[in-house]
Amino acid sequence: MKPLPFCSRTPAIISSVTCMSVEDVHAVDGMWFTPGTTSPDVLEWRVDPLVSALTAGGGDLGGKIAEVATALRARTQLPLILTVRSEAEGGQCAEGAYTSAVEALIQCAGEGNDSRGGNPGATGVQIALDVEVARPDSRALIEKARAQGSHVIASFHDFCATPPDLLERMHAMEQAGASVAKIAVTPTNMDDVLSVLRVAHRAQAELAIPVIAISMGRMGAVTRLMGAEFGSCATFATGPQGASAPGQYSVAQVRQLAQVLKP
Ligand SMILES: O=C1C[C@@](O)(C(=O)O)C[C@@H](O)[C@@H]1O
Repeated sequence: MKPLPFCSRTPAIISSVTCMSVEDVHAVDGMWFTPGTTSPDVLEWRVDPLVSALTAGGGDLGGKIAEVATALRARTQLPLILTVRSEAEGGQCAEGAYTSAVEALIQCAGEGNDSRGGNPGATGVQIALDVEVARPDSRALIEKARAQGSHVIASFHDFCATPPDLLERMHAMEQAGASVAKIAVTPTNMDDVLSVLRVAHRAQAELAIPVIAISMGRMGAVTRLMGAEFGSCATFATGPQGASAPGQYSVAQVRQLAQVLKP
């Protein structure tokens, strides 16, 4: 499977498209899709704001998502991450709709990637998926996505606190078959921020897969700029609709600092 363009030291910069309607997705300024100093290295399409609208009236959710994803891929060469974020983890996908929405993403990504080897299909644009691991069926979802040739970014979010077992959670992500392990949590003090940096550093040394560790909000914002120094392979910056989570900087700001810190 072609590796995702994530490496250590110079972080991959990911921006999220968080549109509330399909029309708005199609209307996103093309500059976000073209490599440059103010555009990201990887795009994340946050599908969750659209799940209820796309599900209304029935029909094939996977097909509807694929239609939009195909249009996005026609406009870019950047890798694309498809994400459904549940309400429980700070997104807009209702609890009961999460599994079927991720199944739809798996179908869409499987059709888009070359099923023979998980490499980008005809468009050359690779599709990866985000799967939340804090749910009973996450292992099955990850296995299914991997079997269909898609990379999976396993994720865990906490918008209230920084739990003490983050390293164990990241090991569990690897054991579940993820291609990348990601945590994004909320600090209540600077020790929590340090814990996230320490977890990034340990996880990068102990896991065989790339890791992303983010401390959200103003207090944790330093982890978005300097996380790569501690082992994070990527960072999220603001996208066309602004921040997809608290504490994000613009792509230009992150790129500038990465340039300053470049080994
Ligand atoms: O998992 C993440 C990380 C994130 O929550 C952040 O804190 O930047 C932003 C989300 O869009 C993305 O899916």
